Amino acid sequence: MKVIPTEIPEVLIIEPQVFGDARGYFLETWQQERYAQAGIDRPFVQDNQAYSGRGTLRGLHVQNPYPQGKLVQVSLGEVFDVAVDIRRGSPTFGRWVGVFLSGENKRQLWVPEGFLHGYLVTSDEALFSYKCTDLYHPETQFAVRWDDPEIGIAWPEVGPPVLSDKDRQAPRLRDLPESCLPEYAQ
Ligand SMILES: Cc1cn([C@H]2C[C@H](O)[C@@H](COP(=O)(O)OP(=O)(O)O[C@H]3O[C@@H](C)C(=O)[C@@H](O)[C@H]3O)O2)c(=O)[nH]c1=O
Repeated sequence: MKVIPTEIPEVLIIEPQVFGDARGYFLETWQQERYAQAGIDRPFVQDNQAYSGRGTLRGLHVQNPYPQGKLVQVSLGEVFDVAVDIRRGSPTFGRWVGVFLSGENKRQLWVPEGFLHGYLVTSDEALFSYKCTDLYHPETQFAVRWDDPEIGIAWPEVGPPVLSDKDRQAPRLRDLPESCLPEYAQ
């Protein structure tokens, strides 16, 4: 597999090795030793899958406490996937990384603990799955608006996004109490 660094050192793009033949293809979506060597060495404790239609935007979400590192990928369709560093004291605080993930390119994004995460579906439909390093704790989950001007994510143009009520009402990052923000640990 190929590990591609991004502008935020802890955020990684992974390109698994794909074995194609007359039947289709095969790939390993996670393998403990190899991903640990790439720096993704926390144990995963939950796997999730979400199906969405074009223009659906889920996010931006984070849990604190119980921060979740997420290894995310798309099996069918395409999304623009985003990680935003909101770790208090981080040298890259407020910066974001955005990557197209698709059933075609089979790329994965490693979204570390302490990052906001969100994605926009840019195909007719998308099947999105991810592994998490902590369990879902809804009482500790926070949402930040997808179009927070201070974060300034350059989302692809697909028209007005389809949002959950929670995400539509989400505050800006600057309006969250500082105590909500995860700590930066070197
Ligand atoms: C995330 C999650 C949701 N649920 C339930 C709660 C709710 O009834 C339903 C839909 O939940 P949500 O609206 O929060 O789903 P969604 O907006 O897809 O939430 C996800 O968004 C992306 C961007 C992430 O990064 C994830 O960590 C998660 O926050 O599923 C679980 O049971 N377990 C889970 O781990």
